[in-house]
Amino acid sequence: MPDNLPIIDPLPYLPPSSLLQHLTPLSSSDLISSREATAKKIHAACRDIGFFYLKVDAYLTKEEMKEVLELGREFFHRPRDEKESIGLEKSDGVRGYQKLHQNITKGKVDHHEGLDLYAPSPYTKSTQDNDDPKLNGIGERKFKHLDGPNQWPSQPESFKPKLEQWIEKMKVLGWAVMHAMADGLGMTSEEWDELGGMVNDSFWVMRVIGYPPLPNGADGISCGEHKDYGCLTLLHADPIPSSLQVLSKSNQWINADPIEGCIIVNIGEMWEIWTGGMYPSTLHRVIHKSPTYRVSIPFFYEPNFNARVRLLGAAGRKAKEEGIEVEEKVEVVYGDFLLGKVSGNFKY
Ligand SMILES: N=C(N)NCCCC[C@H](N)C(=O)O
Ligand SMILES: O=C(O)CCC(=O)C(=O)O
Ligand SMILES: [Fe+2]
Repeated sequence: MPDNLPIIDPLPYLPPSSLLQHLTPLSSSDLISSREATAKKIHAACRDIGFFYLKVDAYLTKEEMKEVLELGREFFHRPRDEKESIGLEKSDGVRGYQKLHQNITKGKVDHHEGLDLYAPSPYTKSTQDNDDPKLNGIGERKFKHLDGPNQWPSQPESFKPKLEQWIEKMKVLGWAVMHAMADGLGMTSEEWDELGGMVNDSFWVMRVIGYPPLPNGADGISCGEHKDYGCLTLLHADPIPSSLQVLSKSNQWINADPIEGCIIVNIGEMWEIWTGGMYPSTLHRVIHKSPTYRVSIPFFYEPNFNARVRLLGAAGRKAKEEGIEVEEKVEVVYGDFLLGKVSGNFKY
């Protein structure tokens, strides 16, 4: 029931120069009122569901949305040896290709293959890509988790430039949604500066995931139920119904089927801490049974690696205003939290 999830239009928060068509700039009072409408809707969505559709058709062309999924599909259809030549162990154990059944969620094996790319190392700020995996030799990995180079597929050739472009666009969207959320919480401009300062050097992650259909009749799981780790997940996926499922407040799995011209957004555990639970990070899973190969590209817009995350004053005020009880959780440093998660995600 995708119509259970609201559709949010981020337009008033996007830089006008990033839009596909030159729109007549809004007068400042129209801009304020359209921002208010977006911010209000986003607050309700985060409080009530933690999942929503983000309308992106004024920002991304149909062609580019189609193209990135096709490039993912082409990559997964490359020969096994070629894919495994950029396996995780050739870099830092978390960047690169994961073969089918290498991913684990809550101790159970998932049914997908994937390719993970991250912001440059938070330790060395290296921007070097591992274009020649042979340089790294074979066997023991040489880098500690997250400190290695990204491993981009060399085929299809346009994979890297097109997906790099996608990353840049997702970063702009992520920032716009964060800004709208700050307004939705009623932040002062100083408070937004402070929150913005925790995400302005996002330690982003992009996964390209390939889901073969689950074996016929099996009641397996393609990706086990989990919460995402950081701020915002911006998910673009093949329009296959009832694959991605979201646990509603009334404990029912509802389908989050893709809608044309939209991507799906959900919030991660850092928002749960920032808001003392007012914005809970929603459990979701993938059960992909239909006979086609499904590609999805989640982009995780995350805090800066060193961000210290704890209850935000504005969230406390908003919760009080709405009679919602919040629970102040212990402060976490995002990078430490992430390391704890990624080290348990794969079978090597
Ligand atoms: N960066 C994020 N959110 N990745 C989520 C990946 C899927 C769940 C993961 N295997 C787990 O066990 O958490
Ligand atoms: O493939 C999907 O639709 C969702 C994947 C997901 O939840 C994740 O990678 O965190
Ligand atoms: Fe997820």
